[in-house]
Amino acid sequence: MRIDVVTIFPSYLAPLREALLGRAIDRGLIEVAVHDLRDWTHDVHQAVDDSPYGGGPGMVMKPQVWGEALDSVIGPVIDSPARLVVPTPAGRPFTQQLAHEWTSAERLVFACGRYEGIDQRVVDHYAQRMPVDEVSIGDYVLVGGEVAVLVMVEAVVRLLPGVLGNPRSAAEDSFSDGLLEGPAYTRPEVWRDLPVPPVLRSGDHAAVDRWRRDRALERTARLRPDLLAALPPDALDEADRAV
Ligand SMILES: N#Cc1c(-c2ccc3ccn(Cc4ccccn4)c3c2)n[nH]c1N
Repeated sequence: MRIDVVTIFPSYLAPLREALLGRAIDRGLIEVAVHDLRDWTHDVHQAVDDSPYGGGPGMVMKPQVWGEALDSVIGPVIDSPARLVVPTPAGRPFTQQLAHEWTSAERLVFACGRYEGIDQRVVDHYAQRMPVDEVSIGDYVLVGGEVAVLVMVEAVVRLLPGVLGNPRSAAEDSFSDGLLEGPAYTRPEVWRDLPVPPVLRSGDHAAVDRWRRDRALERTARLRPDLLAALPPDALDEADRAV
């Protein structure tokens, strides 16, 4: 998978080259290129924003600059294997399911807006020619799209084959079965008078699996009842319903 990010703050994306993601790049599992939007300006001030039509606070990012940048980065859009992703507080929720869907994309191109966002005609123009996703990472307002791109790239890349040391980690993610993960424990056996639940040291794998499922159901019911309500009817067995 190739990932391109267009931004006016390229250094914000430096974490993409650290740790797990950095190792995925080094191992050739992904390619990452970060582009400075201002490289496509032609005025001495390198202007990327202007006042909003219709008035209102803040500034809006200019369509001309974005058009030149994305044409250059995406290349010929006919039969382009790329998806254009535009983070915005007004987008569809970014979810684990969407992260999984994007793992099949050959290319992801992220357009990081700032100010009050990017002129809508940029999305409208490219949406006529390729898949465009306007997505939000949560119901709060950030200052720009860069942090959202870091979140989404990490969520997608960790799902790619070979990136995680243990493939079971991705398969047993929170949300992979529609539930939140239950609690995790490691040594020591007792810490500040708090013991590890004995079942986890029993060696009885069936009992451990049941205990973990029960804790996941309890946690999901307490913190995210909406996830329980969204489960398909056959997702919970009789033992689950007894929790
Ligand atoms: N994903 C996501 C986001 C964003 C986000 C993403 C991109 C931009 C580009 C500019 N701004 C500031 C801004 C403030 C007010 C109204 C419009 N835009 C962004 C915010 N905020 N919260 C999320 N979950």
